[in-house]
Amino acid sequence: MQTVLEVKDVQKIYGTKGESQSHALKGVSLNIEEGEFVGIMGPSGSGKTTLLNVISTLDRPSGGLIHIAGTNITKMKQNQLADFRSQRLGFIFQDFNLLENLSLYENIALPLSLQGVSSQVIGQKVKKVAETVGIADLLQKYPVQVSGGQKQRAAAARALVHEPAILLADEPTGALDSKNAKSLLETMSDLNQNQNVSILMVTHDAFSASYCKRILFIQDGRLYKEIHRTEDRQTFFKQILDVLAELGASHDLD
Ligand SMILES: Nc1ncnc2c1ncn2[C@@H]1O[C@H](COP(=O)(O)OP(=O)(O)OP(=O)(O)O)[C@@H](O)[C@H]1O
Repeated sequence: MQTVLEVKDVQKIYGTKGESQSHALKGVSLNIEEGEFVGIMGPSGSGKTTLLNVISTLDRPSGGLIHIAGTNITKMKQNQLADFRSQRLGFIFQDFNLLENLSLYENIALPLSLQGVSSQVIGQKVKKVAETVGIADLLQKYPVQVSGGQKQRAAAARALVHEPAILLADEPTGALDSKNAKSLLETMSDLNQNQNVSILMVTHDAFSASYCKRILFIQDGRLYKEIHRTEDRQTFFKQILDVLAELGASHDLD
């Protein structure tokens, strides 16, 4: 099995010397193997977003190493990072980030259009991924014409159309009602199990996290604990709540 993500002793310090500094990551190490579905949880301010930002190449760590699909991203120049991001990573955000003036088809096609892929191949790939996430009949619609759940499916399709090494999701169900949230999580779970898509998802929500196979809890910039799903999802959900209670944080998770 290939390691898709290797994070080694990653540090992040915001601010420069002399100013008030914030040590957001204090030496985080983790590995994600191909085909894993991993959640990151932790109290507000524990460093989840910072960790996701340095993994997703949107921000640089102050120290440590990050390899994605064997490539050391911490050594890359800014223009190389932009190419790497668009070719090897897929993103799903809480607020969908679809372009309103493009149809769902055009939104999903974007990562391939930017890579100069032929329109015929784009057509085949967009159709296939749209079928996988259940929006094949909505491709000519614009974001404003579809529901939140359908928008997030389109965002998921856009994140997957170029077959990224890893799908990075930041609170993907945050703006969805419970029915659409469940349905999206089932789709993500299905993509993971049946298409071997590797997923890293940051969430504050124990229900969403219960769809993962493994959860890493961070507290105060450090890895606090890791739990694996060995039984059914309901049992895992209870285990997650137990760790959150243990963290003393279940009440102040935002
Ligand atoms: N741009 C920044 N400049 C300075 N400090 C920052 C910056 N971004 C985050 N921090 C600090 O780094 C720490 C970790 O923040 P981060 O946003 O990663 O936490 P989080 O776990 O994602 O929190 P939340 O669940 O509230 O989104 C916090 O103490 C925060 O105040």
